[in-house]
Amino acid sequence: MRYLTAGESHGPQLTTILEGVPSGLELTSNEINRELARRQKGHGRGRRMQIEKDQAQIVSGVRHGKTIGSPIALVVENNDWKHWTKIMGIEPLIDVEEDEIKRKITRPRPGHADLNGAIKYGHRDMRNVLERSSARETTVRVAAGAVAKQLLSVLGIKVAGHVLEIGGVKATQITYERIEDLQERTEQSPVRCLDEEAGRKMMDAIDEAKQNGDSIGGIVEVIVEGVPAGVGSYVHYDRKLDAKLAAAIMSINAFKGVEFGIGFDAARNPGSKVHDEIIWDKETGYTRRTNNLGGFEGGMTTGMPIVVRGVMKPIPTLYKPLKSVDIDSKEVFEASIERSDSCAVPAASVVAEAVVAWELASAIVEQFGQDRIDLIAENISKMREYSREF
Ligand SMILES: Cc1cc2nc3c(=O)[nH]c(=O)nc-3n(C[C@H](O)[C@H](O)[C@H](O)COP(=O)(O)O)c2cc1C
Ligand SMILES: C=C(O[C@@H]1CC(C(=O)O)=C[C@@H](OP(=O)(O)O)[C@H]1O)C(=O)O
Repeated sequence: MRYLTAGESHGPQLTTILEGVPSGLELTSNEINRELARRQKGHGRGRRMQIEKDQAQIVSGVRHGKTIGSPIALVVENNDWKHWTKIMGIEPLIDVEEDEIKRKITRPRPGHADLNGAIKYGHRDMRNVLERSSARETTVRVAAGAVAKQLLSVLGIKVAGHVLEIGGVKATQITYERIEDLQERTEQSPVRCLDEEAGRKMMDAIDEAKQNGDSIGGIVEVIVEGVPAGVGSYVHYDRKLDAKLAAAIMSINAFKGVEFGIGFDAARNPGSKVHDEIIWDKETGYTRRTNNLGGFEGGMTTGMPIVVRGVMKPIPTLYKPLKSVDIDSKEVFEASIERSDSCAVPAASVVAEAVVAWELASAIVEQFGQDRIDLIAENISKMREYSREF
């Protein structure tokens, strides 16, 4: 499966086309809209989220609530577009006041895509860069992820994301019985954190950063349960599923690092403390005594939960300005801005779930039969039985 997205942050709409989603999968806009609403929440978001009420329209690939194997096209309108019709006009400009639309952006923000994007594509107006580099695009990635999650859920695979850290405040009470509890409890938290006390401190940290005109980042974690062993492959670099998941997480705007299981701590421990001992019993087949490697060995799933984390840097647009250089005048300036998120880590945890779900669903569809969800389900269940007795 693959997908493309199109759309500018303040343009009329965002679009995604999903290719290769098998036929027979039950799908309505409800499943997608639920995920879109989750992405919009979270303490620390700016005013834009009050303007938008993201709703996906399924415009192809589904009939009477089921996928038919054709490309699925999803559209999400930008409510904010109505305020930007002149500045973001698509047709050539006629009879428009100069200063209404010609207010070029010539002052690049440190940490955003503005300057490099302008140099690369030759734009003297950096709006042409920021419109597309904006994380507004993650809306339709979450829509694509919602379809992938729907597919995975039919196969008994559950995906949950949560926030581990914001602005240096770490969650420590992160135990949960079942993945459903994790999902439910994070929904109750304004920062999508399992640890209530840490969650309150995270909110304070966000408020403080906002008051200071600053921004903060953090760490999110995605857990996937119910994946059979052997998804992905060791035989070629581009078939290693952990590598694909790492790329997917890194592709989220502002993400700067990825780790699986104990991740970078593996460098600080001997092999005897890192590798997960293998056990077998009749009921469950092969499992591991621990899950330090986060569900992967040799680019393939082990059957243990996938545990992947990503680190998000602080939002680049700051009310407290950093110095930069105007590309027209070459003068040093201190950026002034109209609006921005001060922290989007909770929203990013929903995006992380979506991109992980998509990569995993793609790998499963590729490996277990491409065209029909019922056949994929049958093949997965045979694989589970086979590996239990292997
Ligand atoms: C959900 C989400 C919301 C974001 N909101 C903002 C924002 O309001 N202002 C901003 O400057 N950057 C925001 N970002 C980060 C930028 O999109 C990102 O830093 C930029 O695209 C440059 O890419 P890079 O940081 O990956 O290098 C957000 C990111 C995410 C995931
Ligand atoms: C619109 C979203 O996030 C936007 C991501 C973003 C950026 O630079 O990445 C900048 C802000 O855009 P604006 O200047 O319009 O407020 C965020 O609001 C969204 O998440 O749906």
